[in-house]
Amino acid sequence: MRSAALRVEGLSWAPRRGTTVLHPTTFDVAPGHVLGVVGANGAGKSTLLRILYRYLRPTTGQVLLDGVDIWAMSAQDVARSIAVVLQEQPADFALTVGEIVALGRTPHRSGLISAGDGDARIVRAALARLDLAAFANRMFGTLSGGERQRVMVARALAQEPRLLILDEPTNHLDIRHQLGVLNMLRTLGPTIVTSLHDLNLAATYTDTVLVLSEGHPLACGLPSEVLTEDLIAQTFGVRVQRQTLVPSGNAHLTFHL
Ligand SMILES: Nc1ncnc2c1ncn2[C@@H]1O[C@H](COP(=O)(O)OP(=O)(O)OP(=O)(O)O)[C@@H](O)[C@H]1O
Repeated sequence: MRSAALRVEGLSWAPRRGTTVLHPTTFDVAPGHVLGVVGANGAGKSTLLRILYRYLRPTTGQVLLDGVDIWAMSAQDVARSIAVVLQEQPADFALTVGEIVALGRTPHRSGLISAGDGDARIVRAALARLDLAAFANRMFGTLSGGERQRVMVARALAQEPRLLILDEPTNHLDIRHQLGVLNMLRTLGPTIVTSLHDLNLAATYTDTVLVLSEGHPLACGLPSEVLTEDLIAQTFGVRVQRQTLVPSGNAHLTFHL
């Protein structure tokens, strides 16, 4: 899968009337890398993501995908390049799982030409990757929350984006699927920006972590450098103990009030 270099330059956002929600934020994500955005409730994570998938126009600053401002791209080019998976999924789609995942191919079609063999193959592969092959003919509305979330990740993969934006991709998933989805996403190739509430998942599965606090970028860097006991205590208002696990060497954080 293709992946884009993402550069975010001086990005800020404020509603027309009201105080600034996101203060100027700058960072780079290398092609194929995973950026985790963490922060307490209301820190500005979803707002940042909404700007990255061009739902909100920034008040200041730019989002550059392989050097091109996303607001200078056509709507179709954006749809081909950027996929998004949000927390809340509508439950009332009158479509099967297979049909929803096939919607991911829409931006790649010209006119109303029906899906070719290539599209069908991509859809089957996306279903298989998310453990959903047996669900292809089920109505979406009959699925559990976690199954629905996996369908939305499969649809985003079928889109073959250069940039994949995920807002809390694991909040409905059981532990096996949390680890499975994050592991799989890392190996697939697109550049990924994901918000994560679970700091242990952020420590293990991201290349870079951005910490937001009340709309301010507090730190951005390697998880091992950013997710320190002091910074977590300051940002989340909890006491933290950090251990290094043997043999993986991964960090493990334990929290206390
Ligand atoms: N359109 C808007 N107008 C005014 N305030 C807004 C608007 N959108 C978001 N906000 C405010 O900006 C702040 C950040 O919201 P945002 O949804 O980005 O936070 P978040 O970090 O994703 O939070 P959570 O972890 O609770 O999902 C919140 O205080 C929210 O109420």
